[in-house]
Amino acid sequence: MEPVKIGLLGLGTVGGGSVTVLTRNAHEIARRAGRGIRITHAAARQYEPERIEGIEQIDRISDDAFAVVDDPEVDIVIELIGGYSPARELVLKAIENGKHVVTANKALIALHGNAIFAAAQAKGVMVAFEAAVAGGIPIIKAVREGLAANRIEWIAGIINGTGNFILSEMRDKGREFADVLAEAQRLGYAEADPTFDVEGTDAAHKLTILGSLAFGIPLQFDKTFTEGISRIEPQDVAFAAELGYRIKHLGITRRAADGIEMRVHPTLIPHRRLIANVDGVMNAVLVKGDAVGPTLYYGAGAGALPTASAVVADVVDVVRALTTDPTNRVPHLAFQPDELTDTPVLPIAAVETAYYLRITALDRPGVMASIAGILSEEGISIEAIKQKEPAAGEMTVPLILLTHRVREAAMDRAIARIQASDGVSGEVVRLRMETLDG
Ligand SMILES: NC(=O)C1=CN([C@@H]2O[C@H](COP(=O)(O)OP(=O)(O)OC[C@H]3O[C@@H](n4cnc5c(N)ncnc54)[C@H](O)[C@@H]3O)[C@@H](O)[C@H]2O)C=CC1
Ligand SMILES: N[C@@H](CC=O)C(=O)O
Ligand code: NA
Repeated sequence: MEPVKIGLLGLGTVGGGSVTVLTRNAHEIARRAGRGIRITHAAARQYEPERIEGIEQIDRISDDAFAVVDDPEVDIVIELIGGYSPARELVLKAIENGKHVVTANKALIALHGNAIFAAAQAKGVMVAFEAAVAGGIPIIKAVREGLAANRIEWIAGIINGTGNFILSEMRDKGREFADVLAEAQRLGYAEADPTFDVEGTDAAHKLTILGSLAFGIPLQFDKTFTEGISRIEPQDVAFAAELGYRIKHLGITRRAADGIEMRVHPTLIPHRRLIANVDGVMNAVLVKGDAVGPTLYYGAGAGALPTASAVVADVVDVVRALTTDPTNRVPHLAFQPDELTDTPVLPIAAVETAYYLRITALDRPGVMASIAGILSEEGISIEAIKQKEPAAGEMTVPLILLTHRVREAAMDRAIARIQASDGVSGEVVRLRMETLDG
């Protein structure tokens, strides 16, 4: 089948990231979507081709965004230029031309989404905007699909990566506000107008969208209370910490008895809460549904590849929905049935992990050296050792070892040899250890 043809508007942080993800993962994405996906036409006023992996795959690039939305070859338009205008006109034109739209533009959706969705519905095309809220976290899909059975009670989230990055760096490293903001801009996290990040406008755009998704109300950005982080003083961060709280910039929307709360402001949160420990550019969104209870979603809220991850996932959704064969529209196992592969599942002996070992050793010289010798012969390196004092009247001591990563088969051999050795009594206790730091 012919690949789906994409028209891409904008080749900056997110546009460039989307080209890269579509290129790097082209095969995997096609296996999921059921069709190849190709960017045939792109427009950007400015871009740095040497910094965009995969840019050479695009057939045509100009600075004329309207030429892309008017291109009869294009099936899906991805809008990543940002701002209200001409993004609004471009998206409406794309819809009028019968094209599906994917956008990361929360400002556009929060202010003009009602009109855009009405136009899309009239024309029978899709508008997807997962990247517009909390970057790479699939929060829109979680609320709209995953929690569809619930009456949502409230949503509270850290939904601006730049602001959270600034607050974290100031608190942890004592850095200056302006210096951290400049770094967030260099890293591509900040909005074109960074006052949107620090004054809470960007978070309010996102909260407006979440409020509509949660409570089924039209988008109403102008009713969202908005207070930024620029007036948080270091002394308040310190006083809050003394009282057991962290200050986080939260967007909160809640169903109250007489209406819906919509508010963005710095908020004290008990420091033991998971969300109080979400730092840097990471975002986290807590959603409380009446049936499911509280659920938490965490991930990168800004940046080229994390945001592109959400953009491209939306494209895959649209491509699946375009599939005319209803039995193959949404694959049960995420990949299209005829795209499943027989990559082998590894037996546990072939798995690599680190280990905690507790060895019951006789309290006499040479035992530790012999254990270390066995581990070394099996290619296992030790990260830490702890030897406890023997309890009164006991002949044995617990010996605790942490190892670096090694194949389970080597550890099986080492444990068998350790258990058979003279100075060791009983079974070696083995727990597997993962740092889960990516
Ligand atoms: N940077 C991030 O981490 C995230 C950004 N977003 C949103 O994604 C969108 C894009 O943001 P970035 O990639 O950061 O912006 P950017 O400033 O890095 O890139 C914008 C691109 O659009 C082009 N452009 C602007 N106006 C144009 C016009 N009229 N015609 C043709 N090209 C035009 C620019 O030349 C540039 O290539 C925005 O709506 C932003 O809010 C959403 C989530 C995260
Ligand atoms: N400027 C935004 C980008 C993502 O939405 C942020 O910092 O969160
Ligand atoms: Na998202």
